[in-house]
Amino acid sequence: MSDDTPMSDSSTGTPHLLEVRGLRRTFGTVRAVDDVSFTLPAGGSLGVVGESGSGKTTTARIVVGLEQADAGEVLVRGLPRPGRTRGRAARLARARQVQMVFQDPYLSLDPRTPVEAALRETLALHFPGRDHGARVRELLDQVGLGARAAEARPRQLSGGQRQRVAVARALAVEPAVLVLDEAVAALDVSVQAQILNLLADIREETGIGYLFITHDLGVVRSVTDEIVVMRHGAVVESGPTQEVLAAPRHPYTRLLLDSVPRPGWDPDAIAEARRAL
Ligand SMILES: Nc1ncnc2c1ncn2[C@@H]1O[C@H](COP(=O)(O)OP(=O)(O)OP(=O)(O)O)[C@@H](O)[C@H]1O
Repeated sequence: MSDDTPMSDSSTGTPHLLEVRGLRRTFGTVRAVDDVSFTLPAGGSLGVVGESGSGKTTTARIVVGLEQADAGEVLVRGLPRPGRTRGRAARLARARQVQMVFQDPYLSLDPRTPVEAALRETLALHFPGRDHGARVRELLDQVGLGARAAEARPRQLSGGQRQRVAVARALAVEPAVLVLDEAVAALDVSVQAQILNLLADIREETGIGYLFITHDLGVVRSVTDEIVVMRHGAVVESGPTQEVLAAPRHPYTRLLLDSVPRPGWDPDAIAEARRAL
């Protein structure tokens, strides 16, 4: 196989849902993303973890297309994801490859548009000329929102409900991959758990792939199969989530694990270990 051949799932021969190869992005003198590669198989869930500033969000923004890479490429189902696209049809096709859910859904929702109307707008844009009533109900049902929430405007909803709306709107487009950037970080722990359960159910039902960007190893543990650990823009360790978390090989991963607050946690010892890295 040449270097240019998309990698595929060796068991089925089908291309990976998402493949990121050799991404690089520099801001001034900062190497925000430094030769990052990973793959996401069909229906898989991959966690990208690291501390603040490790390059997770820049990687996610490049995958989604909100940021340009200096080098490297992103493939969806084996096809290179186009850079800047011209024309409405190409832009919509590109949006259907990858959708993103942000930490603060409020910023991505139009405050004046009720939930149901927002979903109808998205569906009309992507699938014109159809009646979307049944699909809207299906989406609301899929994210566990009732009739009252459907008629509400975003500001009338709780943080968890808004995040459900953001997920429903992303799913409306039927994307191959959903990128979730700290998508549950702003929610209370119990609401976090509800949204994570919901996302797990949706993945099982639809076969959608997730790219979870998070600093929270608890989130990674509960919803990802594979993990990529980033530090200073580079991948320092990757592998099956359970294996990496149970027996981290890289000192930085060990440090991240030790930084998770728990009984006996000693911040001074962590700070000292960090200086020694
Ligand atoms: N638009 C930009 N201009 C200049 N520097 C940037 C820009 N975006 C990111 N950076 C820098 O690139 C590095 C990686 O940032 P990035 O946001 O990708 O990390 P992160 O791991 O997602 O952190 P956080 O969790 O805080 O968002 C940081 O040093 C950041 O300051």
